[in-house]
Amino acid sequence: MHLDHHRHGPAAVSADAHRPDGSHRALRIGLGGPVGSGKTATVAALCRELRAELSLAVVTNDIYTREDAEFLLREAVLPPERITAVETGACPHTAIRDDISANLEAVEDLEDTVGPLDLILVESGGDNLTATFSKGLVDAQIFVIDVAGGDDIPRKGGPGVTMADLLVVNKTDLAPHVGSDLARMAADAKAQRSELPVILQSLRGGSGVADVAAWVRERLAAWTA
Ligand SMILES: Nc1nc2c(ncn2[C@@H]2O[C@H](COP(=O)(O)OP(=O)(O)OP(=O)(O)O)[C@@H](O)[C@H]2O)c(=O)[nH]1
Repeated sequence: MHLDHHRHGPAAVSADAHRPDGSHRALRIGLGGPVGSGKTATVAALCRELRAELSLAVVTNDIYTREDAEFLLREAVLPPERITAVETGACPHTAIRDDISANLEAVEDLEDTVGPLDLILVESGGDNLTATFSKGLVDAQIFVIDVAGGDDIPRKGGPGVTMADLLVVNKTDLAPHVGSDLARMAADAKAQRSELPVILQSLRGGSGVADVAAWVRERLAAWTA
């Protein structure tokens, strides 16, 4: 098993910031998290927030389908040539952590065909709490959980919750309906993550997305500095 993340913790961007022709490559941000937590919806919201100011593209990962990419295409969050689907054919974490070749090919193809790009969002297929991205694939990662998945998830930890560069707790609008204690989730997340940021988000209610977009802008500023 590849344990890189566990040893080195979050941070910093990988060294190869340049393409073979010397130009600066796009910042790659991975979005992972349990099935149905709101990864695709977060990608869509980020595209809407950032597309006017940045050149961006998306790679989605599904096991046997292209459903996430098809959703993004239907929603027209970006022109179709900026959205690529990888069919993983196996556990989603394999394609983002162990054999990242299909995803690397997808991001490089996007840069070749629609580049230059500022940002590529790589969405993992829904997985469990242990799924994280290889640092050879992305420069930073966002882990998306949701309040309906149980308010004990932050307390349970796992590398996504504890080490991701940003933890998003999504669907806060559902908390009263599913009996989740948001304050407890936020406190548990903070205890697990020390100084690493946590954002509470409701895509239904429209809150938190601007903060996630601001975090992406900060990463990008650091990447291109
Ligand atoms: N109430 C509520 N529903 C949400 C929110 N965000 C996403 N959803 C809904 O949750 C469902 C799953 O969202 P997706 O974005 O498809 O989740 P995902 O993590 O990409 O799912 P997989 O790719 O299947 O793992 C959809 O029906 C969304 O409309 C939110 O903030 N509040």
